[in-house]
Amino acid sequence: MPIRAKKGESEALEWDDYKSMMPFTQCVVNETLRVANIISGVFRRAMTDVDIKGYTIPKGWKVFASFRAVHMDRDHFKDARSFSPWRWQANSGTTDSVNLFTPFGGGPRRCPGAELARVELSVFLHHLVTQFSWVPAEEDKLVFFPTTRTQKRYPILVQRRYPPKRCIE
Ligand code: HEM
Repeated sequence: MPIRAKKGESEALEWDDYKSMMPFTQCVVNETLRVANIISGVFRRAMTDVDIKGYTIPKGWKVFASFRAVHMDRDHFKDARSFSPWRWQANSGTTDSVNLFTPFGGGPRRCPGAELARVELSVFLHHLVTQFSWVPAEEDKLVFFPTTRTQKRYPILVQRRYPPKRCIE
C-alpha cells in the first residue's frame, strides 16, 4: 500500500496520510453515498414561517428533506442511476452547488461521524479489493424504489487472493 510504504516500520498512519492518498477510493465512497445511502433524508420542523420558491412552510410544520431525490436527480447528476465513481474525479461530481450532495446532512446537526464513516469505508474497501475476489452467488436484481438496493441483498462467494492485489492509488 503506497501510504504504508511511505512511513517507517513502526510509524503510525496519521489522518493526513489518509487524506493525501486513496483519491479513487474517495470517489467510490462518494458515489456509494450518492446512489445507495442508508439514510434517504432528514426531518426538520419549521421554527417560523419559511418562504421558499413561492411556497410557505408554516411555522410548526414538519418537512422531510429528501437527499435521495436530489442525489438521483438527472438535472444534477448525469445518468443519475448509473454507479460511476469517475464522475467525482473531474470536479465535485455535481453540476453546481455543494447542497446537491449531502449524504451526512447539513448545518449544525450534520453527522459528526461523517469522517469516521468515510475512513471506515475506505479501509474496508481497500482490504476487500486487494485481498479478496468475489462472484455473485445467485442472480440478483437492482431496484431503485423506495431506495436503491438489491432484491436478495447481493449474496456473494468470496475468495482470498494469493498474492494480494497491488494497490495502485
Ligand atoms: C455512512 C455512514 C453514515 C451516514 C450516511 C450518516 C448520516 C447521518 C445523517 C444524515 C444525520 C442527520 C444529519 C442532519 O440532521 O442534518 C446523522 C446524524 C448523526 N450521526 Fe451519522 N451517519 C453515518 C455514520 C455515523 C457514525 C460512524 C457516527 C458516530 C460514530 C454517527 C453519528 C451521528 C450522530 C451522533 C448524529 C446526530 C447529530 C445531531 O443530531 O446533532 N454517524 N448521520
